Amino acid sequence: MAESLQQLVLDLLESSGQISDTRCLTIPGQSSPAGSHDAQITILGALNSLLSREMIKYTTHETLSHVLTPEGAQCVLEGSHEARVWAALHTKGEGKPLTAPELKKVVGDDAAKVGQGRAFKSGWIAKEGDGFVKLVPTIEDTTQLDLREVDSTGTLKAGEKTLADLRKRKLIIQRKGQWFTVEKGANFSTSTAKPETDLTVEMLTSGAWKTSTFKKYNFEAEGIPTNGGALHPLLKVREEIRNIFLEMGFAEMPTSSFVESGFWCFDALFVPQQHPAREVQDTFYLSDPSQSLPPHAPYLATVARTHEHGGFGSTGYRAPWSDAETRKLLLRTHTTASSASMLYKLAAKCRGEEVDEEIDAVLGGSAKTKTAGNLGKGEKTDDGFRPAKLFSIDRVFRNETMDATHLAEFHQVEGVVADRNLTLADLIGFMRVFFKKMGIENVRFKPAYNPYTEPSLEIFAFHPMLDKWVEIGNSGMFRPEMLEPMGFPKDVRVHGWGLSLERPTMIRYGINNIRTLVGHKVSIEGVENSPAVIF
Ligand SMILES: N[C@@H](Cc1ccccc1)C(=O)O
Repeated sequence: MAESLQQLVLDLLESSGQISDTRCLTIPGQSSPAGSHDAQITILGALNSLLSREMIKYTTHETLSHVLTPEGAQCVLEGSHEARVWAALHTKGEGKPLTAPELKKVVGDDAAKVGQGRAFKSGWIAKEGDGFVKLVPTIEDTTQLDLREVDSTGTLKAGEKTLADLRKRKLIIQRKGQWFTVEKGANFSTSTAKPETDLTVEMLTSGAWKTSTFKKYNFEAEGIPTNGGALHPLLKVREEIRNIFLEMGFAEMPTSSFVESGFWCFDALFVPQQHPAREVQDTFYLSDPSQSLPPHAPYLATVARTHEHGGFGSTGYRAPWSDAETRKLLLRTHTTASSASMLYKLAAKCRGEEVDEEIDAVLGGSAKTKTAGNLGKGEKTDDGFRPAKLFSIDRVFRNETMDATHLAEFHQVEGVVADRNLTLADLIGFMRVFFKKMGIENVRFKPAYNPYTEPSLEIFAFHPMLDKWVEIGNSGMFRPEMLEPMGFPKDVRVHGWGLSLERPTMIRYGINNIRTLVGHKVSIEGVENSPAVIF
């Protein structure tokens, strides 16, 4: 019913442009007469609902109208008091006159009291003996007619005098009323279907968008208050780790270049050209451009010779060398590619060769840093070698199938320390200090294999929530086959390690699914609700 009234209002607006007086509206399916107080209340409900959708605008007009009292309503149903008195009597000469108490018994106290006088005045009845008789065969009950008119229209055509009389008789009372003029609103349409607020995928696929009405944008709306900007969890943990490195006297390596050559990512690290990690299933190669410029020729030649035939105490891989392989462009699979090129520049600088300004600042800065123990004291030795402690935290790319713990791109935290007299114990000791600063106290080391480090150690931490040892990093002492072709003196040792930035971040924030960190929250059965811990 409410809908059909709204529809009626919209249709009228569509055909006549406006509704000048809602008292003219007949409400479909409702018994209240048009123009009555009840009808206007019902109309107001419909108008407000259309107004909230800005489909219409309306103006309210105040009126004074009349409604029946219960007594007035009784008169409408049963006739006025005077009519009831007249009806109760016998016609003169046709029956026994009724005495006043008898009349009271038939029509009731009130009706008898009020009705008697009025019926007399109208000449409908007369006294006979000590009783009353009818004088006329028919009457017109004007009081009842007037009350009916008031009931349906709220007023009387007859005018104020009669209204005042009915008021005095307490058959009607005055009531404030309202009526409305209605115009089209900003979102006017003849459809009462609720306007859509969003265009959804479902609407696009089903074609429903063609017939839907859309809510207009309200550019004046204040909008939902936002929480303001916040740092991404990865950025926060990255900053924390960065500070650990800086307070331990490390300098940050520039690692902005995501694209590296096969040379720096693998060859310089003594990773054999036939190593499975270099295959397309694991590494993203570039197609355009696909080739890097050749690396520094004498260094390239030394690296190629070491791979093929050995040297520096090594037998080499005894496998054919391909220049094309070395020049392939790829997305770096580890930041150890950047470490290798920095170490090469460190060796070059130590030999007195020019290196570019930015690199020089990093290496110089690192050399001046004083730290505990025998790590990177920064003193330049006779052969020009300067110790260095370098770190980077940046993005790497691997051709991985994504799942709850793997992404095709993630961040690596990587550090290298170059100095004389470094031993495996220094590496282990350093790791303990480093991880302790990250809040991980219980660490263990397990022998492992990397083509570029010997010995190599995987780092494990005890995870109290999982109640087991989990791998948190990989490390080792870089091989002479990698360092000596760069030109480092024979007794210089470099150790390095790497871990992912995502793992400590997931632990810190109780995130089970790595994809939560980088995109839409993906819910995977059995993963979302598993314990919030994966190293
Ligand atoms: N590059 C290794 C980490 C590493 C860095 C330096 C030395 C040893 C290991 C990795 O990606 O896991």
